[in-house]
Amino acid sequence: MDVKQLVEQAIKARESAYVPYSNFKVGAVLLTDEDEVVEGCNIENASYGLTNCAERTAIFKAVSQGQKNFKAIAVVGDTEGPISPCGACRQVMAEFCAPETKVILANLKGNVVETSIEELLPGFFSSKDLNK
Ligand SMILES: O=c1ccn([C@H]2C[C@H](O)[C@@H](CO)O2)c(=O)[nH]1
Ligand SMILES: [Zn+2]
Repeated sequence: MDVKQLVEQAIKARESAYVPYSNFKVGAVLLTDEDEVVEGCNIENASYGLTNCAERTAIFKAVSQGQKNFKAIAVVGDTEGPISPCGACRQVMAEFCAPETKVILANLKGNVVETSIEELLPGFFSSKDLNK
């Protein structure tokens, strides 16, 4: 897996961001188990709270295409350090990222960190917790 290339693809995906309110573009890409890349960007709304972050756009796109197993997710924004996904995205990532899925967080200055969902959201709520 080429981390640098995934970050570059996320920077490209970022260009599609619809951000008339924050003017803060974010791009994300998923690398599926079949080595397909699925892009996402943040999509804002005049009703601000309906905004969909780049990470969730990419995940929802991939799942709607029948792909829900991922080797990696990369997220990029114009942040001081590597971007830090919001809580909602962390929980959605937890649903679809395996413990070994690489979570790559970056900014436009070349700062990159590789982490995992367990590190981003320790003890996340999961279907394993449901007594059925
Ligand atoms: O990891 C992040 C952090 C923020 N945003 C978006 C939401 C909103 O459109 C803008 C400012 O918060 O950035 C993302 O897409 N991903
Ligand atoms: Zn988010």
